[in-house]
Amino acid sequence: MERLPVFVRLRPTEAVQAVKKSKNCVVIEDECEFEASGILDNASQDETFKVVGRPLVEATLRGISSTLLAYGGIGSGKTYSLYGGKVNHERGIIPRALEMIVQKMGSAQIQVSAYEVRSTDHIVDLLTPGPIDLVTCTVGGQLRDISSFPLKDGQSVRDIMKLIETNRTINSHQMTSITILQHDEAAGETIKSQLLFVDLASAGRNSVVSRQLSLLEHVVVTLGCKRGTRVPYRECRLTHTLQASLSSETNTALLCTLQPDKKLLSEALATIRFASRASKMPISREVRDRAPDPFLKVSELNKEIETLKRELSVQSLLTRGKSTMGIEPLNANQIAEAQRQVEEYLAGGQYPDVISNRQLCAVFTAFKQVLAKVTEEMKPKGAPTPVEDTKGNKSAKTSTKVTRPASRASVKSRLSGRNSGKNKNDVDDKPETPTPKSKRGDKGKNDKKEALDKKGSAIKVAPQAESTLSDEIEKDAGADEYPEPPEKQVSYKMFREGEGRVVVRLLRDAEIQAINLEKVSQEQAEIYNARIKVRNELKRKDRNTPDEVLPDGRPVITEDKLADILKLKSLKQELTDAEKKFHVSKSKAEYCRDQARKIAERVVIEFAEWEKRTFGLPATSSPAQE
Ligand SMILES: Nc1ncnc2c1ncn2[C@@H]1O[C@H](COP(=O)(O)OP(=O)(O)OP(=O)(O)O)[C@@H](O)[C@H]1O
Repeated sequence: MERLPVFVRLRPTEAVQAVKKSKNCVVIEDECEFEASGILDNASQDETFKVVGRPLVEATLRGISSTLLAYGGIGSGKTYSLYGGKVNHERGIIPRALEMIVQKMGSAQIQVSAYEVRSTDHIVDLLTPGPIDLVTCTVGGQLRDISSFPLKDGQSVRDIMKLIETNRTINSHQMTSITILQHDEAAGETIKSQLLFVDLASAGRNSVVSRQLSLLEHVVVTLGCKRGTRVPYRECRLTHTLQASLSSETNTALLCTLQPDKKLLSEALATIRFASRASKMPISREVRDRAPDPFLKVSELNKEIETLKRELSVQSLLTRGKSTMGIEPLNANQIAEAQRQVEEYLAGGQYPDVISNRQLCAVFTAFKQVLAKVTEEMKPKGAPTPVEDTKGNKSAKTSTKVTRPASRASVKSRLSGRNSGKNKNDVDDKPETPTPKSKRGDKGKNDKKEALDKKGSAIKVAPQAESTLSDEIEKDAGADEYPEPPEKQVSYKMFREGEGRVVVRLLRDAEIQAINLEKVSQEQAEIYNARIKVRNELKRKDRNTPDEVLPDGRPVITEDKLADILKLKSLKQELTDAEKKFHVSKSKAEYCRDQARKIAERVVIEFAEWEKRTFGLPATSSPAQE
């Protein structure tokens, strides 16, 4: 396992110096205090980038997430090294890194975000100023809803740098994060890598910053200890946000900036102490992070489209009569029209005109009826006729339907509308004399075939004089008696799997959505209650701790107490947020439950109508309602 590389940059000074460079050693008061990976003495911004920044950019472009931490005393040059000075050649490591990425990015997608952890322990977005929430996930603290800007060209580099420059504040730790998504053709996967620059506030700025930095030092020291030692990442937001970047699976480097002045010796010593402790931290230059597969993303988006479509149909269903979505049940005329179009198509015409799901169902039903009819007609007579229920199951029950036997040729001719072998002029309008079914033999069949063949040509010459296939189907249907109604549960199953499947599916989806949202609302309530508990404990602790006072009567605020006060302050905001989230999720769940109720009512109505149409029953309630 490799150890953290530490670079030391000495700020040029005219004053008497206590710190010097000797090869790769930082020499303080003539004694080698620390051996660094590189020392930048009197180095230009360009040189500093080449030594410190470029290797990290190159690693990130190879798919290895990398981090650069800048640590040092007040005015020692951290910000100057990372962001740069006022003129072009003084550009710091960050703008140079962004420029290098723009040059080399190819087809990769780059997003930049920036934020700062303030001494109040709040996290603020630097590109779209505003507070950001920190949530805990498996890899550490994750920032929720942080804004990110795409990196496209030199102009976007300048825009991003300007935004950061404008919004950052002193006394805060600033982070600039560059996320690179690139497709690895050979492996057929997307590689995600992140380059993070951390400009740590100076230790001497204030007591809270000092505390945050000593917690960071504690984390760094623990990381350098034996594997398995618990690392106290969650002691403050600074270390919590850096957890993923400091873990041994990233490629991290440290830049320590020093002012060599004799007068600032204690600051230099503190910086070198941090450098020396951090240099024991393990790092990895190999781990590559696989981003979610873009194809999976596409399938997720497709699922979302399906959900949105279903939501749209719910809307359409609920605004019955006002919508143009066409998910209303078709009326008798529309069904007849679908059947007419199917006949026309089978006779060599255009495809049926379908614009809605319901029409599609009607067209398929018409096809099914024609197919059933043809199959029926081709069956040898005398055999029991299987009856098909709406589910497609066949029983050996004899059909109550009045069947008209016909030969294959005659049926074909009827469907195609063509005269099978006969001349167009051989029209015979003479009505057929009906033959009793039981007495028909082969001769009767042939007679029938002939009669139907003639009928086929008659339709062509004088269609208005003859009944169409749809008329016959309708007539047949009219001749049917209503089938025996099955048990309510069975008929509902038929409805659910047939005509009612869309609305029943909508009901099921709406219920699932309502249950999920109710779960979310429950979780939000738990989060809120947990925060309340913490707040109450802090308040109780505060009440039970007697205030220390100075002899002149002024109260003393200890570091512990200050930390509690800050915690209470941030809890107050968290409580407001948690309460807001709870109310939002609760009203979403209620709305969804209400929608599900409305759809359930629609299911009841549609089932009753279907039952009435199918079995000639009076409208009743559905098992769904029961
Ligand atoms: N290597 C350097 N070469 C030239 N000027 C430098 C160098 N380092 C720092 N400076 C100058 O010193 C000043 C202070 O530096 P800088 O703002 O980077 O300090 P800092 O370490 O970020 O301190 P703080 O955290 O207190 O803001 C800047 O105005 C910068 O111009």
